[in-house]
Amino acid sequence: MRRRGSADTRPAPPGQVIGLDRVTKVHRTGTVAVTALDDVSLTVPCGAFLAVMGPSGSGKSTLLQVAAGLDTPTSGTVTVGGTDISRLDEARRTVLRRDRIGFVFQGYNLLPALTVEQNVTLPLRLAGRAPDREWIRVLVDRTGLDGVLHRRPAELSGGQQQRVAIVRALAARPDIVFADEPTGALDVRSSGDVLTLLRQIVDELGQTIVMVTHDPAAAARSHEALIMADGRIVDVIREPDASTLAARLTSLGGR
Ligand SMILES: Nc1ncnc2c1ncn2[C@@H]1O[C@H](COP(=O)(O)OP(=O)(O)OP(=O)(O)O)[C@@H](O)[C@H]1O
Repeated sequence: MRRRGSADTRPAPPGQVIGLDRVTKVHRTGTVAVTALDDVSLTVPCGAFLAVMGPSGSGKSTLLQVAAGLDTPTSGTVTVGGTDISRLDEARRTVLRRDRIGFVFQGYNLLPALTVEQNVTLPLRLAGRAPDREWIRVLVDRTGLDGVLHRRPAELSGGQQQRVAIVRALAARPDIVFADEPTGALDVRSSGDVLTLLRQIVDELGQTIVMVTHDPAAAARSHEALIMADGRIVDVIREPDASTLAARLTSLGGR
């Protein structure tokens, strides 16, 4: 990840997956306007594992939503693989998200009536694409899910359910995976397993991941932690360790 100064409008470097250029997002509720992102510029290169941290209300979720094309910026541009998604209508953004972006959420979002295998391949089938069986086999082997493919989510531990969600996110070979508090519902051990898996996916499969987390121990598994406060990126810590991150968050009044 490279943070670009607000006056820096150079073209995106090659190998960039996501680019935000002078992005501002104002949420309006009635007469109240909240600036959730304030002139944010950044690039996420291929193969990066980036953590986003910051106090509550600092703009982390908004950054993820805007970067992933789930929401539109009030001003500025967002590019995904060179495509300016700010200029796409909702239908085209939906297709771009479906084809190029994977999502992992705290709550797993698995369909309870479907087996693990059906959950993993559902988004592809809905998109009318044939699942790449060989690739899915690689993912299932990596995640240790081969013995549970025919179980339903309720028959799995939380850590296993999150691993299913990770395989589902990777099944379409997305350009980037956005993970929003992926370990927020897990105990320490399952959380550690999921984070080890995410790091392996980056290091060994070349996947790009952006992860929002409150947990310094989780962010310490990333290549870089981006620290937000008041809608701005106020710090970027390379190869972060948990105690440095915790101290930085405390200095900002967060946890
Ligand atoms: N849909 C919305 N409508 C109005 N205000 C919003 C909306 N979404 C976010 N906000 C406001 O924008 C600011 C940034 O919110 P955001 O959810 O991005 O922060 P966050 O860092 O993810 O917080 P948390 O850690 O608590 O999830 C906050 O002041 C929040 O109240």
